[in-house]
Amino acid sequence: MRRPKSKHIRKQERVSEEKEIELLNSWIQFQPPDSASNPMSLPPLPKDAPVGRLHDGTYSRYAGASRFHQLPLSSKTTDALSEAKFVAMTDIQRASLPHALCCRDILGAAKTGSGKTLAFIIPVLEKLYRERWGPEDGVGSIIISPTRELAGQLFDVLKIVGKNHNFSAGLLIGGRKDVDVEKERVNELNILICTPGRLLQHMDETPNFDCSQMKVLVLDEADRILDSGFKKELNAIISQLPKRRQTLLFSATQTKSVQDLARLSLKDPEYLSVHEESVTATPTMLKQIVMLMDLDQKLDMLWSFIKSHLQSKILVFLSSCKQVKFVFEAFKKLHPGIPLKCLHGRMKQERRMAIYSEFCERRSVLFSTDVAARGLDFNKAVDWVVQVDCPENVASYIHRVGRTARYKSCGKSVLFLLPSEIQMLEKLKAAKVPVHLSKPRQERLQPVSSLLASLLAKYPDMQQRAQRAFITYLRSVHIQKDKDVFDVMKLPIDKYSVSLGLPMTPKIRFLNQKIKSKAASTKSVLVEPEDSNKENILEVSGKKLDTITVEDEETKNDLFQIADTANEGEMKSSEIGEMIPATRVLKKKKLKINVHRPVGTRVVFDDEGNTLPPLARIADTQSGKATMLLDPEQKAEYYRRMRDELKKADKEDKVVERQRRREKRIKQKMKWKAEEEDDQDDISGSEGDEAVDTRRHKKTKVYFDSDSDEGERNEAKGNAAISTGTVTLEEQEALALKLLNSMHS
Ligand SMILES: Nc1ncnc2c1ncn2[C@@H]1O[C@H](COP(=O)(O)OP(=O)(O)OP(=O)(O)O)[C@@H](O)[C@H]1O
Repeated sequence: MRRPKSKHIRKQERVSEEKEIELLNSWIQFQPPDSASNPMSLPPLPKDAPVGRLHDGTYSRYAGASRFHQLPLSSKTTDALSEAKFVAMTDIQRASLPHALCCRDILGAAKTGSGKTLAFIIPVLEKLYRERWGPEDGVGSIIISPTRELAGQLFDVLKIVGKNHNFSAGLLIGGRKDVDVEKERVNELNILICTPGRLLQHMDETPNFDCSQMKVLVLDEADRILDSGFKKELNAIISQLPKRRQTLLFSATQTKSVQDLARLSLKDPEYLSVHEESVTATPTMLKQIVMLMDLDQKLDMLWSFIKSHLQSKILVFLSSCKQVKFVFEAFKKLHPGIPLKCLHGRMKQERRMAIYSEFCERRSVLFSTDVAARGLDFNKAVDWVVQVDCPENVASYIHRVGRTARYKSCGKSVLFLLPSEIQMLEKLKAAKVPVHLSKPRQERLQPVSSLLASLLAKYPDMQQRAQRAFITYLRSVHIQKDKDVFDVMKLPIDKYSVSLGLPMTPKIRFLNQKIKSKAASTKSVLVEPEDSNKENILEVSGKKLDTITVEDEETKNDLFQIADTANEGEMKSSEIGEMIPATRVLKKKKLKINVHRPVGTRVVFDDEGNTLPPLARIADTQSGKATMLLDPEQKAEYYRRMRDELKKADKEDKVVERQRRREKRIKQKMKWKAEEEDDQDDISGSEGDEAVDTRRHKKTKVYFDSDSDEGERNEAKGNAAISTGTVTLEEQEALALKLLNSMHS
């Protein structure tokens, strides 16, 4: 146990801190970098140049510093940095730290894995230190991250760099059970690292929660936090923060939207995009492959890829939680020979954190949604990033592949691209993302569909998982905004269903309308544009794509075949055929056979052996006088009565039947709606899990989002629709009774 410091020592420390702060303030003010300048353009200070206050009473220049010790930083920070072996600064640190230290707002953009975290953690610590912030001052800085795992990672970095400071810090993220403990302590914390949802929860619920004096706001992955997924939460948060503050925004794909920045009321922000001039938008040590294949080949390819990279650490991205669950469960049952893990927004927080740490430590395959796409710095390098499903845009691609080749290490990535998504190549190229184009080596593929089919036959729950995966994938394509790239009508739906091992193509309700309207124009769509595709399927918009050929041995022996300009044109016509939009063959609806229906008609004979109409027998048994049938008048009267009775019964039956059908319809609609909401959450929930939480809670009324009330109202409305739109419970019971009676009679 550490002994408490004596009063005398504490006083000494305070005096020396005060002196240091005075020196730091003078140093910072002495020669601040020019506004709108990039310190990277200045000649770097020599390694052994004198720093701090110089003999002549002036101070050394810190704009243009290339090492941490050349910056006006407290000894507490510099000591921790050098202990953690952070000596030389990365480009974004060199560019932004001098501006950030003199309290300017920053919009920092730099490639993935280039050290942006330290570029905002250091200014936060230094600002609070120079302000002499103490426990009694409450919240001094808020750092917001879009995902819980990333928030956890930032917290770890803060603990390393801030270990000599006396600030208290807290990690406030959703999914943790100890929210009440948090509420008791949150007012004592100086630095909050949080996800938007949890921060807002504290703002709304924690008594006396006060951030009105806070000094520095940081948005990591700023473009993501500023996008529509977090809009409501962020606006609510910003409205409770003081206008006079320093704001630092960082991302590998920075927002330049004036509207976004206006929301944050930035003051003359310094825009520091250090890799804007760079030839590529992705790390130089990253080798990127795009593999063209059909939708039904994806799982074969993924399986073969895993089987042939058993010694690697592989991160696999899929577009929805349900796909992640299905592929993970199915592959796990097939025992590929490497540990498999999965990560998605629907998992319990403890499990998520455990998976994240395990993947940091061991070689394995991690199947994930976009929840792992941004910011995560897996401890031991990820060897491969595999994007099984096309990312929603170029920014998303850049963040996903950025999980490998971090800082100075190498990495590889492969994107499985459908012929219908070929426009993505053009977009990557326009965004300076260099990719090597390739095709699967058919002879090396290990088909997995038949294995999946027997798995699905053996485990009925797997069949359901596969169906949900199938539907959510199609829905994810359907709802994508970029229609140049994503067109669900171009997908070979039936083939895809078979590739998942499904015995038949599940119904896709949201596509029915589309298919119907498409059916009208099918002919024109199905007519193959004769020459255009055959000539060169890799030509997009009449312009040939620049592709790079890879020559290294490893890739040559791999599952890929790098397409060079010569064999691009040699793609077989069968492959070209796959590019033609497929339409779904609508199956004929099976007739329903009522097993309770009487099998034949009973034939009744009279005493002479003549056949009588069926009713004659009934009339006979009911009246007890067979002779009655012989009287034509009585017979007519009898038939009239019977007709009336039947008509009446028929009318009643119709009411009951109508009612039954209406109820069924309502039930079905509610089920579809629930499923739709479920799928929607599943897809859009992949990246910003905090935003998903809010949506998901709509269904079950949760406190912190203003949406939740709305959700409750909606739920109540839903119930009201059942009771007012149709009949009351008593009426329903009476009708059911009638229905039963009529069945028995
Ligand atoms: N000055 C430095 N010296 C040595 N290593 C560094 C330095 N700065 C950062 N790193 C290391 O580089 C790696 C990537 O840093 P960081 O996670 O901050 O990248 P990033 O730019 O935030 O990436 P992303 O855009 O993916 O969020 C980390 O492992 C970090 O420890």
